[in-house]
Amino acid sequence: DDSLYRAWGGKAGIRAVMDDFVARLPAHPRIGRRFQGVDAQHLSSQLTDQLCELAGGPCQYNGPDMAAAHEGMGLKKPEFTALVEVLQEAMAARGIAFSDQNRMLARLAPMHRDLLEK
Ligand code: HEM
Repeated sequence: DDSLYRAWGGKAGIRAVMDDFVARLPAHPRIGRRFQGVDAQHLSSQLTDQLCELAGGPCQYNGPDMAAAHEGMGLKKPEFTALVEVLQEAMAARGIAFSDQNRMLARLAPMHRDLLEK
């Protein structure tokens, strides 16, 4: 079922949201420091593949799994919440319908188990 993929405007639509999202992160008061010096183009590209796959699109995420990608960061739940808020800003700015925002967030939410500090 690729209905969520299509609702987001395909891969180009997802990439536009991810570019916006990644550009916002370094300025965030609480989690911005995490993204200082991070390669924004790489991160946006990896996130695009990941969300495209999650949305049922014809993509495959080939990067490290979520535990490995965030290993050693010691991430806590409030940081996850802050990141989701930034994503909500980017989705709204790019005109993703609220219901389609929430369908994507529901697919991302379970990942907190893998990437937060145990
Ligand atoms: C649903 C939540 C999240 C998803 C889907 C996600 C996904 C990803 C992906 C796909 C990468 C790229 C991995 C690679 O190619 O090397 C990445 C890297 C990264 N993530 Fe996350 N992430 C999430 C939450 C967070 C949170 C809460 C933080 C911190 C507040 C965070 C901080 C980072 C940083 C700093 C990098 C870059 C590491 C580097 O390149 O040096 N992530 N994330």
